[in-house]
Amino acid sequence: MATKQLQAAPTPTRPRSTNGVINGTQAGTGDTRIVAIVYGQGQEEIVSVFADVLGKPYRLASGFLAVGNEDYGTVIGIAASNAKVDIESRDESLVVAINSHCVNLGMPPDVDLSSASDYEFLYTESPFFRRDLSRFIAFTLGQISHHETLITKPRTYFISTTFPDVRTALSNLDILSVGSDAVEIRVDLLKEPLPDGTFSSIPSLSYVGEQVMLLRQRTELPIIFTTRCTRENGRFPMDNPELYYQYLYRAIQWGCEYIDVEIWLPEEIRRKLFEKRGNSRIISAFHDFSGTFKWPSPQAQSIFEESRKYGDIVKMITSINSMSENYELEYFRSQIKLNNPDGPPLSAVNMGQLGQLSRALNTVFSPITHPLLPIVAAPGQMSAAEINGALSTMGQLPKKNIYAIGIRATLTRDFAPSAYKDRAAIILSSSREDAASAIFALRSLNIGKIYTVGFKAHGPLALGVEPFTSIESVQRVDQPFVIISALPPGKSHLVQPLLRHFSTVKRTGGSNGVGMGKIFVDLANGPRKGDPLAVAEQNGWTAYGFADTSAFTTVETLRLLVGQNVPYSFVRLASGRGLC
Ligand SMILES: O=C1C[C@@](O)(C(=O)O)C[C@@H](O)[C@@H]1O
Repeated sequence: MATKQLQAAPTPTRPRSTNGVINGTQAGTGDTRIVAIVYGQGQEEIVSVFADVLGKPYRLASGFLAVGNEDYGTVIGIAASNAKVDIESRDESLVVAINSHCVNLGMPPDVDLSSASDYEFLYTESPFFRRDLSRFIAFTLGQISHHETLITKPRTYFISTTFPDVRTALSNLDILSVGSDAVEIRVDLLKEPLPDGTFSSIPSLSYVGEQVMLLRQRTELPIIFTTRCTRENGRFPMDNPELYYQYLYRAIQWGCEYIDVEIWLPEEIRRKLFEKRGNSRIISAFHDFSGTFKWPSPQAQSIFEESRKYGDIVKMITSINSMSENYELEYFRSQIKLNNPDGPPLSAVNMGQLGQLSRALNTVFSPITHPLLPIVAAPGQMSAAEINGALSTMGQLPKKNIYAIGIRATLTRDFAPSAYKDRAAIILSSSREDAASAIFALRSLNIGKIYTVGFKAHGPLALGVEPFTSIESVQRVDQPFVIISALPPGKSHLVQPLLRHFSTVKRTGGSNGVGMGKIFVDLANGPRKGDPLAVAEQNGWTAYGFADTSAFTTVETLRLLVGQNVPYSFVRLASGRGLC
């Protein structure tokens, strides 16, 4: 079968896709050919579901030769028995052929139809079926694409699942994939049970197809399809490269978003996969376990050059013998970036414990593991939590900005952003660094003048920021709309005179009118002198404390870093604090 595909006539050029999602927001039109669904006996209903998902009418036709220009805009259903007769002679510039197959019926898909179709949709009549179908068709027709969005993210991770049967992973998949941008299925590690109680040496295509389907039904994340070879810490035999073509091409047909193609494979195979990848993206993979590979070498350079020929992402993974090789890799990475501004992104890490630093420093598709997985996919692999912990120790996580977003969320809890526009604010802090998040937050709300107590802003933070230098300068200021104290707990009482001075109760007799002080935020955490929050409230301020900003910061951290929405009220309760 593989040979047949390799010898097939020149690859038909697919109508150029406009590449799906642009910046994650705009859907493209994608492949505009007539969609023909091949359906199994008694399964014609699937055609109407495809049509419904695509928002088009449908009709059943007697074969591919009965499809013509007049069918543009209509989804065509063709029974598998008829499709077998003329699928090979279809006009590929007119029709995109999708072989649909219901795995519940206990039979594998027809091998000839699988091979001859452009794509293959495997399904079960489960509750997951429609969502899966819609993702499959939108992706394969190029109406959505994850890649454009993912390569612009500052950091991307994928979880390497190492289960012999993905069914064991399904119940934990959400937990396993927290923090991941993609899920890798290590096809070479799958173990297909045989009737005699043993396992097949490599899992059959129909078993693998079902496993991919099950995984896709349970995750929204793009799937990376990997057949790692025996020489590179995998189990896929290397004696027949065409077997790789057979599996990897089928993964494209199944709509896997990423296909891992090893660089040792013959160029002809890598080229064909690249040309026929449709909307899937190729990760060109190189692994070296010899321990002799060196980053500062012509070999490293030429591996990158060879990989980029047929790769949308270049992956280079090696074993090292000393810590300094991590620095050599960082230099290599920086040179590649510099010299290949339009080249494919490089994902490169060193294996083993010595290489863990490089796993934290790699920003493109970093492979991660999880404590719930049966084995790590490679020596030295770390979890997302471990990598984030290392990055945070090295000061590499955008803590300050996320904190600023937490402060901003606190400020806008009771007031819309427009309430802050052009109004005055006061920030108290012992240092510029501690005040930075508050300045960012206020700036993002278009605040007017910011007055500072206890520090002077410098550089980009200084614009529109003026220090209070004396009591007189305080008295010259109009009523500030917001006061933020970033003072440490031991000094947090120092804000109290200001809260009293600008008391809205005193001036208005209790009415908190427009133009009066509204919001006080105390960022101090820990035992302190005085009770600035109580003083603020007595003087007519709406007061927020550390519990509010930290709960909002947690909510925003989860949303930004991990992509999970957790309600603010839940975080407050979970941290043992009541709601207020
Ligand atoms: O290529 C890689 C990277 C990897 O080998 C690692 O070192 O983490 C793990 C593999 O599963 C994956 O396909």
